[in-house]
Amino acid sequence: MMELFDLKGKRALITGGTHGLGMAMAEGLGRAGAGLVITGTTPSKMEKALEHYARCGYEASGYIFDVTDEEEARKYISVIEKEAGPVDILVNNAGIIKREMALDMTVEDFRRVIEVDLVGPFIMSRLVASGMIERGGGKIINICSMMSELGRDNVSAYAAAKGGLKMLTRNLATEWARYNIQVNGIGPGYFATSQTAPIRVKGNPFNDFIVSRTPAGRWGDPEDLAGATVFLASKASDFVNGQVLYVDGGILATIGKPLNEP
Ligand SMILES: NC(=O)c1ccc[n+]([C@@H]2O[C@H](COP(=O)([O-])OP(=O)(O)OC[C@H]3O[C@@H](n4cnc5c(N)ncnc54)[C@H](O)[C@@H]3O)[C@@H](O)[C@H]2O)c1
Ligand SMILES: O=C(O)[C@H](O)[C@@H](O)[C@H](O)[C@H](O)CO
Repeated sequence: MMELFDLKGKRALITGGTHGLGMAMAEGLGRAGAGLVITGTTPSKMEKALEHYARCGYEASGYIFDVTDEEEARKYISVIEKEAGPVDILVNNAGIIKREMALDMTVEDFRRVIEVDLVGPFIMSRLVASGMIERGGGKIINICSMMSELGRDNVSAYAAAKGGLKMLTRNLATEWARYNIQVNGIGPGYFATSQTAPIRVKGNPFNDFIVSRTPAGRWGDPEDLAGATVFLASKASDFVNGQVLYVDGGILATIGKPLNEP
């Protein structure tokens, strides 16, 4: 039974894997036996992350590049495939957010979020897919969001990008199923990471709102994502394609409850 989830002999490339959700998903894949290739943007964080992966006993290598720069990404994918080996699993995790009301957000900021959160996965998926096609298949996992389904104040660019990423997932699944590539998404709810640190402070009403809006009654722990990641990276999901698996403590299942209800 467990061989369905066994990733021994597989190699996973996780963008933005130096900390946060990317690191937690990489650790899950490592625990299931996959070799890890992580990308990042900050050399000091990369150094710390590689030490951490080595301490945990995972085979891991790291590369610093910007996923929005197609030429740079192409160069690095070919270096990665030569140095580390072919990529069987791609996790498009790198992402940014800008919190500003639409009327105040600059077009430049809007474009940058779309570039990193939507164009980046498009660039990375195509570059990695060509090798997957030659080798007979692969797995691509796009990290979506509650904002793939819902709006809220301040996050128009992010919601547009993550909603787009959900549809990119479905479209690539459609085009690449014929090559035995499964393209799926994970939609994390609200998780405690550096991205949410500014809204997770005690006393900020948004902090209490998230806890009360989440049926599980808490922020997600990055480790909560490991199981979904291993599932979508493994043989167990070979006939699952174009889906977004929401790991959200139940947020999308409910309309919420009145403030005065316990
Ligand atoms: N934290 C949450 O609650 C939450 C919920 C849903 C979805 N997400 C998504 O999960 C992913 C990871 O989030 P996190 O909370 O760990 O965020 P984070 O800010 O801690 O990490 C983001 C990572 O993306 C990398 N990155 C950013 N821009 C890049 C670029 N141009 N090129 C290459 N790498 C780049 C960073 O180096 C970093 O490693 C993001 O896509 C985020 O939108 C987060
Ligand atoms: O300001 C926000 O609403 C949050 O930062 C997010 O958008 C979350 O990080 C996440 O993506 C929800 O799933």
